[in-house]
Amino acid sequence: MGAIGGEEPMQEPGSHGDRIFVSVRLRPLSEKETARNDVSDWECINDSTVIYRNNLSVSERSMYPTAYTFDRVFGTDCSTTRVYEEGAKKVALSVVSGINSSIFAYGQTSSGKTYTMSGITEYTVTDIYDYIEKHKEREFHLKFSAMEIYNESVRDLLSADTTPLRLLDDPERGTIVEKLTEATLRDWDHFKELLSVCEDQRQIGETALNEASSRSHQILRLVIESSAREFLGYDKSSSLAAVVNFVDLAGSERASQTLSAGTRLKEGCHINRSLLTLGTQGKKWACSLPRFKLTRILQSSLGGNARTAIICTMSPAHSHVEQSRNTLLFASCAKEVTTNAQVNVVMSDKALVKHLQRELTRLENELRGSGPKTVPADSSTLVREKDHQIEKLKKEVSELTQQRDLAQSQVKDLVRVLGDDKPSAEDLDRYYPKLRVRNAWDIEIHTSGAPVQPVSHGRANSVRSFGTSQYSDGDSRSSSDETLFQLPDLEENYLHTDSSRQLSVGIPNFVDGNLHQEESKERSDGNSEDLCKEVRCIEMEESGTNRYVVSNISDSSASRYQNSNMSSPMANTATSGLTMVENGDGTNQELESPLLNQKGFLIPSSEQTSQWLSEKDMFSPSFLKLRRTRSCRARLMNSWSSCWFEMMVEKNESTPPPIDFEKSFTGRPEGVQRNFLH
Ligand SMILES: Nc1ncnc2c1ncn2[C@@H]1O[C@H](COP(=O)(O)OP(=O)(O)OP(=O)(O)O)[C@@H](O)[C@H]1O
Repeated sequence: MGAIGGEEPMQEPGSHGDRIFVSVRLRPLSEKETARNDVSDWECINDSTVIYRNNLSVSERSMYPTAYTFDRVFGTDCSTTRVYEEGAKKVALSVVSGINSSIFAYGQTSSGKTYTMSGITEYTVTDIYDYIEKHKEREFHLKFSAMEIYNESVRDLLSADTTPLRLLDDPERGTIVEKLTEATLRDWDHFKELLSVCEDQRQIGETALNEASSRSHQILRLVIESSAREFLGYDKSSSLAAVVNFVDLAGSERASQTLSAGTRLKEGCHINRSLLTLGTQGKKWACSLPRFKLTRILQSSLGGNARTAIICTMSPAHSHVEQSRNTLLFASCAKEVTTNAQVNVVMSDKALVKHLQRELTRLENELRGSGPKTVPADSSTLVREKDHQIEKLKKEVSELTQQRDLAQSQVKDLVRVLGDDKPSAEDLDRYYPKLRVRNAWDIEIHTSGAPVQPVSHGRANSVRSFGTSQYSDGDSRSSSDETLFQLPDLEENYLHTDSSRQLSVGIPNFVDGNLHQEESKERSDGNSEDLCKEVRCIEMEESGTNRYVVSNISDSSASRYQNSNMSSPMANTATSGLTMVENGDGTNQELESPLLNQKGFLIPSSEQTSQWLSEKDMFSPSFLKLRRTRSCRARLMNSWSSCWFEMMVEKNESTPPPIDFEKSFTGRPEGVQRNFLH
């Protein structure tokens, strides 16, 4: 929450460890408000605290604070120059040092956003030109663009073409507005000319509170590139490039308050949704993908590489008390958002090429160092080497198959010799699926084959289940022909252990040893509470999908094994794909297991494997959610920040307008075709 009651120390804009600089501006009562004898409820008692003057009722006192503290507050008699100097200048002018910056105006309709922002934009550009004038040692290039977002459509305010613009996501540069006009600024006059074009182009409409209400979000953007003159043309020359955004947000008011209906009401919904997402996403930007164009375009200003200042404007009138409180709440939330501004150094093409060449050489050396000592001269040598390896592995496979067959027949003989009180040969076949299955690749990786461990009986009807991750790869490696049993000490472990009718199962990890280990560790490390949470998440979100995993995880609950002498499956969860139920009669019944061949060998057929858990599934969001307990928990923990925003949205949208007071919408003036870019 924001600072209420003045406990927090104030910060200078731009020098406060990248927290958003938040200020509040109170405008004077308007003529309309004075005419209807509205009274002023709010007062700035010092530079940082605004208080509610009226006496609160007993019930209100428990709900609302009377004093709100921000980085700066500006009273009704404050000039826009002062608001700029103390609330925006430092942040805005970061741009000349290569640091991105954004200035936002937020508040209900007619609270003074446009009034404040137009002043701040002009003062900033004046100061930028002053700075350029004083820094002749650098060469500056200024590019200006302007857009509005109206009902989730992005429009170019410097073009007469009203076709909505598309947003593209660039991994390096973030969200880009396709085909947005970018005018190279010649001088101050050129800038003023472009500003007036934007004003003409912007969507305005009349609401009950403001005859010329801006119904869209407007973003004016100035890109400043600069290079040191003395290095111009040399390799070591480098440029700074940064962007400053001036954002005049559409009114944040409730629909009922502006007596909106029809178009205005629809606008209101879009406006509110995008504004509230702005707040939510600013809070935990990394956790949620941007849903609205406003937040996509401005994402770097809300928790990214930018310095940001927000000026919240409000009317002091008693009739707007609810909206004013909402504005102050938004301002308080904004204070919690941190950004991570950095100087953006742009290298010259030559320097970039050199840098990339160096990087390439470094990576090549690294590869050589980490690979085999003798790097094959060409690809045919490499292919020959691989062929040789394959031949070797095939030979190993065939030798191991023979060993397996031999061991199998020895076991059968032994069973026969031991008589009828021992398990039959058919029984053995039944147990084979539970033996460790290995293929040649796995053998190569796991050189020390662990003996098959006997597992003591669990309680009747207890469920054993195993993770499925190793089946995520449906490639040829999982073909049954290449699948082998490893049978060390089988007779000893199986035949001489009276109670062990179950054998521990280890299935090779076909996916990724590291992932597998990490996940196993994560599971074993987690306490039972974590596991319970995980199960809850999965049951809520994943029912019907990945049944194997669900049963596996459910079964991992520590409590389930408390009174059982069966070893906890937590150690096994990531090693097998079988889910076994131990019936009361001591036999095992497979629940949801993958395909078994006649001998009971595990065959993750390509079709089934992909359907069951393909590699794609492994990395799908739903799978990751299942595997990573903490992501579920994080989702739960983060949800608080969006609560009030979403509640507000719902409230706003469900508020029916009492009367249709919508007045005619003037829209964008026809025929605005000024040739202003030259
Ligand atoms: N600080 C101020 N001092 C004097 N007049 C102001 C101040 N702030 C705003 N006004 C006046 O209040 C009226 C509404 O202001 P403005 O259009 O800037 O509001 P807004 O918040 O941008 O509204 P909307 O969201 O509907 O566009 C304008 O006539 C403006 O001149």
